[in-house]
Amino acid sequence: MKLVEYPDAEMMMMDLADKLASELSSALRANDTASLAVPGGTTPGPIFDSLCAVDLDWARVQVMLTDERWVPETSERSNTRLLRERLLTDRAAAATYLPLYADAPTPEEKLAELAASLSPALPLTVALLGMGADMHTASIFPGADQLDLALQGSDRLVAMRAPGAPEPRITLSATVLNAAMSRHIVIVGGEKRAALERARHLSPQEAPVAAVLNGATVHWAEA
Ligand SMILES: O=C(O)[C@H](O)[C@@H](O)[C@H](O)[C@H](O)COP(=O)(O)O
Repeated sequence: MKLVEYPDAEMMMMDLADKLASELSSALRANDTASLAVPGGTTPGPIFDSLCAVDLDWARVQVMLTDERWVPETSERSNTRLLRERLLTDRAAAATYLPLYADAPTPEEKLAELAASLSPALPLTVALLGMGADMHTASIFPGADQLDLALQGSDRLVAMRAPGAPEPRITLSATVLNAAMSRHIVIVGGEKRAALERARHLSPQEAPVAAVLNGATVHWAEA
């Protein structure tokens, strides 16, 4: 794992948007398409605000979430909603969005269909991940009901219920995340930095983020 420390979060978000854009752009020079998976939650909004305006052949880029909360787009908790408002706009509105949510009461009902729809985007070109203070990443939570499947299984997508998640989740598996050509983790603040340091010495069962650290670049700023 490589750790990059930034003087402040604003600078980090802008640098990271540049970095993601340049990785996508290099991939598009060599291939017809490129894919980008991004987290939801409260951290990545400013990255999306910069990235969406970048001059890139977005029509050849597939965008997806690393994980989604099983709620419709009308919900404040929908990560898709965040993406539509802040990433799939401006120049990036031309990208193809591959959703991880479909209208059904539970994720299990749509799991196979959603997993199949990801084929054109895999393996991922770039995966950006967040991390919670409980050391979860994507929706791979400590104590989740399908933790082993998400950490070690060969399935692309896993439906999850976890004590730390207020609604059912759907998440890319560690296998899919680790197959990405490039992997970045973005964290802000002292609490998450301390959690990251703890995770480096714990098993993925205790600290799921540990499953994706090898070969990743972690980007950190205090605030
Ligand atoms: O849907 C989600 O919640 C995310 O995809 C999740 O994995 C997120 O990255 C972490 O929970 C960190 O969340 P914050 O950035 O809000 O701290």
